[in-house]
Amino acid sequence: MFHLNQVKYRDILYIDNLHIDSNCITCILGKSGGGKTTLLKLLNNMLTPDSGLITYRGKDLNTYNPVFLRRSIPMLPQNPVVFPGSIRDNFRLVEEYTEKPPAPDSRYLDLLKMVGLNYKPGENASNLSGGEKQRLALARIMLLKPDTLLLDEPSSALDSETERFIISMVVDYIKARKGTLVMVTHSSLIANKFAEKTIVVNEGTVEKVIER
Ligand SMILES: Nc1ncnc2c1ncn2[C@@H]1O[C@H](COP(=O)(O)OP(=O)(O)OP(=O)(O)O)[C@@H](O)[C@H]1O
Repeated sequence: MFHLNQVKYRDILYIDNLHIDSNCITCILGKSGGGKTTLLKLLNNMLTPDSGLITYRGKDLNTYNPVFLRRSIPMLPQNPVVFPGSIRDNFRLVEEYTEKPPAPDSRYLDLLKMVGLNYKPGENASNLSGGEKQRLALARIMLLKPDTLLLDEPSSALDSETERFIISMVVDYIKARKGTLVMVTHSSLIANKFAEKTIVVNEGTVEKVIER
C-alpha cells in the first residue's frame, strides 16, 4: 500500500526501503523522539520529504490531491483538537468538511458508544477530559468510515483498560473492512498483542521490521 524509498525528512528521519502493507495491522514502535510521528505524517503527506519517493497504491504520493489524502487516510494525532461547542457540532464540522449531509443523532450516539463515551450529542465538548477528547476525535474520524487509518499513540491520555478497549475496537473495525491500520505506540505489549507487522523506529531510522 505504502512504499518508501530513500526517504529523507530534515535531520529527523531517513528511511532506505520500507513497505507498509494493505489489509494489515502495522505498529510503529520505538523510543520517544525517534521519528515515529514524523513517519506517520509522511504517509498522508502532512509532511513532505526533502528527497526520496513515497508511493501509495503504486502512485507517487505527490500526485494525489492533498484534500483527497487527508480524507481517505485520516490521522488521529496524539493531542487532537476538539472544537468549541457541542459534541454534535464536532461531528457536523467533519461532515461539512467532507461535504456530507448531517447524520441523525442516533448515528452520533452509535459512534460515541463505539469509543466508550456515555454522552449525548448535545453536551458540551469542552468539558470532556483529555482522554475523552481523544476518543471523541476518534469517533469523528470513524464517521468517515475510513479503510486506512493512522493513529498516533491512541492511548497517550487513556488508562490501560480503556487503551485496550479502544485499540481492540479499532483493530476489529479495520479487520472487518479488510482495511489498513498504522498505529504508533511506545508499548511493546501493544505491538505484540495487535500488530501483524512491527516497524521499530529509533534515532531517525528503521531499526528492524518484525513480521508475524
Ligand atoms: N517540525 C519539527 N521541527 C524540528 N524538529 C522536529 C519537528 N518535528 C519533530 N521534530 C523532532 O524530530 C524528532 C522526532 O520527532 P517525532 O515526533 O517524530 O518522534 P516520536 O518518535 O513520535 O516521539 P514521541 O514518542 O515522543 O511522540 C524529535 O527530536 C523532535 O523533537
